Amino acid sequence: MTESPIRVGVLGARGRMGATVVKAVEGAPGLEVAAALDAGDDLAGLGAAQVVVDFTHPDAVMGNLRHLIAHDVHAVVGTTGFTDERLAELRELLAPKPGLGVLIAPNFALGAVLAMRFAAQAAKFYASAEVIELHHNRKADAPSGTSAHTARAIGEARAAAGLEPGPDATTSEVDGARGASVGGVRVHSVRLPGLVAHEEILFGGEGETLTIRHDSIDRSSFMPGVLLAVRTVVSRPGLTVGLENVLEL
Ligand SMILES: NC(=O)C1=CN([C@@H]2O[C@H](COP(=O)(O)OP(=O)(O)OC[C@H]3O[C@@H](n4cnc5c(N)ncnc54)[C@H](O)[C@@H]3O)[C@@H](O)[C@H]2O)C=CC1
Ligand SMILES: O=C(O)C1=N[C@H](C(=O)O)C[C@H](O)C1
Repeated sequence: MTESPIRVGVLGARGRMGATVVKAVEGAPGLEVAAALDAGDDLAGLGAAQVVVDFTHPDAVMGNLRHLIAHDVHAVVGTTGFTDERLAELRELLAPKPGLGVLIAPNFALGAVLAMRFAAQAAKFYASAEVIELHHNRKADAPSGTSAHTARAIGEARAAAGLEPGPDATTSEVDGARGASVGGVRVHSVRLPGLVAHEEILFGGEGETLTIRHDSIDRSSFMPGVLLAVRTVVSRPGLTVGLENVLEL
């Protein structure tokens, strides 16, 4: 007997990512588009969607997730802007829903996930680490979700290794020149038309540097990860943060 396709709803369907997701789901075996909604549409229009993919806006995503969890719909979330408080609220909402899954990934591109993993591995070996993220100029949030996730992982690895803050002789600074501190790691954000999504993780130590760089040059780079997440979330209850937890790395 053939299994029925997973019914997928897309929120943010007219956006850069949402529109790409709709096409990817349409072309994916075992999945079908159940609804494609954007700002202003009633969430009731999600109908019988079993999994909803959210690529909307940091200001909208929590409202969407509250609705989805209340209606027992699994969620795959690419939208950025997640804080510890937001994640704690989601864990609380999911606690009485043992069969329901929410999978949030700051980046669905395989290379970006690998770059984050390599950076976490390298972190304990270098005195200093900084992150540069480069994106198109229509991005709402800075720093990017990916760079924040990367910086936190580096910060945790440095703390576990007992590393002090990296040496830095700066005593005079124009506001922002040294970037934002995320998890104790400096993150620098560049916004330029022509870019898609890029990240450089730089390490410095005695007489050497190491640079790990990832480039998404097209939004198709995110689609294998999104489709994997959709197929996975239906049988992965609770909150998962990061595609690294799903990939066998
Ligand atoms: N996790 C990942 O791999 C990736 C994450 N992103 C993130 O995804 C989000 C969206 O990025 P883009 O597609 O570039 O933005 P976009 O601005 O092109 O698209 C967002 C869409 O969401 C719609 N929207 C806003 N509020 C809504 C609501 N309440 N309900 C339904 N739709 C709503 C907007 O009208 C717009 O069409 C951002 O947070 C971005 O950082 C982007 C690329 C990859
Ligand atoms: O807004 C984007 O474009 C992207 N957002 C995500 C982020 O903030 O990390 C993922 C990717 O970098 C593209």
